[in-house]
Amino acid sequence: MNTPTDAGLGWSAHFDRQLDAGDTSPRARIVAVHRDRVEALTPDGPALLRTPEETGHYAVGDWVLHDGVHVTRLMDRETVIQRRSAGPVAKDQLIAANVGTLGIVTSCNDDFNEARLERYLAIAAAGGCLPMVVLTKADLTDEADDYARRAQRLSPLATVLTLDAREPEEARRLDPWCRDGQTLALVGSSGVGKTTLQNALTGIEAATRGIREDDAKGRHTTPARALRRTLAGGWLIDTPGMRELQLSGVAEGIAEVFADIEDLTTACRFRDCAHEAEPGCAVQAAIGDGRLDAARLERWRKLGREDRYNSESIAQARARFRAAGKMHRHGKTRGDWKRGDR
Ligand SMILES: Nc1nc2c(ncn2[C@@H]2O[C@H](COP(=O)(O)OP(=O)(O)OP(=O)(O)O)[C@@H](O)[C@H]2O)c(=O)[nH]1
Ligand SMILES: [Zn+2]
Repeated sequence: MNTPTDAGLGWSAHFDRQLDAGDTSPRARIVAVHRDRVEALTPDGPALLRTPEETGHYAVGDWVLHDGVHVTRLMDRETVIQRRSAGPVAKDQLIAANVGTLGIVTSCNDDFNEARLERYLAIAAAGGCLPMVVLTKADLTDEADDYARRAQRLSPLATVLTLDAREPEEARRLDPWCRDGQTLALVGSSGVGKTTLQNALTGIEAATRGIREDDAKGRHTTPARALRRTLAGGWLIDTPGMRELQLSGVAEGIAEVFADIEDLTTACRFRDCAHEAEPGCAVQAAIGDGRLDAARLERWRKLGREDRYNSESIAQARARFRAAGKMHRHGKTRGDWKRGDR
């Protein structure tokens, strides 16, 4: 592999603007995040760097400044993909940074699910990435175009492609989104063909084992999150199948994906219209004359509830943490005061 320049690694004017003129500190792009180090690529080759804070603050795709041993600065991200981590403690988890395009991979079969696509589209919109829907296994159905139309209906902004991921020439149709230093991230359920696409785009043979016939969901074959060079001269981020995907803090992303509904709500007679049975409800009117699908309205409500719930539980967890700290200090003062009062 010839060594890419900063621009070849994805450095852009967005990062230049964060530096003082003439600042020539060495730069590196993070390709993998480990427990106590980050692995990075520089125009001079790979580097293993220590970080001043927990490595959890860094994401694959991040740009940093460094002194050869330590990260000295984390650059503001151009885009970021994050989700609420699975588990009892509400916490945002970074998935990837500085991703130009989010490639949402699903197959032309039972994996295709409108609600899940909208969820990923909202994450792409909230993170600032271009949305793309890649429909694999088009070779196994006569209805690939129908799937494409259904996907396109969810977001007019998204690029929608149907293909057989196992055919390298077809997979290489993704090249325009991962060439000249541009970064593409692939997300989607296990078994939809992310590894197959990655192999074709990078020329690197990762372990793709055939999924068992009786296991429609597929086996988990992706080892770790990583940034890889593509044959087209860009970058590819492949994240492990994202199960338990939860939204949080992506209200703007939801508004963008469901712009059709949000536009309608502005025409409702009442500002606090719940779009149930209120007179003059523009949303119900659109359902009535077939401009809006009632199921889409229901999915919009459900995602909105989920986002509010998760965002609130994260805010509440932070508030509880702060309150516990305060109580500790105040408890002491109040005890002193009580004793003095007696
Ligand atoms: N017929 C057909 N098979 C495909 C296509 N894409 C992937 N497959 C097959 O589906 C299986 C799973 O593909 P993978 O690339 O491993 O799926 P993945 O998304 O990487 O799965 P995880 O690593 O578990 O996240 C493999 O047997 C692939 O050969 C396609 O477009 N058409
Ligand atoms: Zn209404």
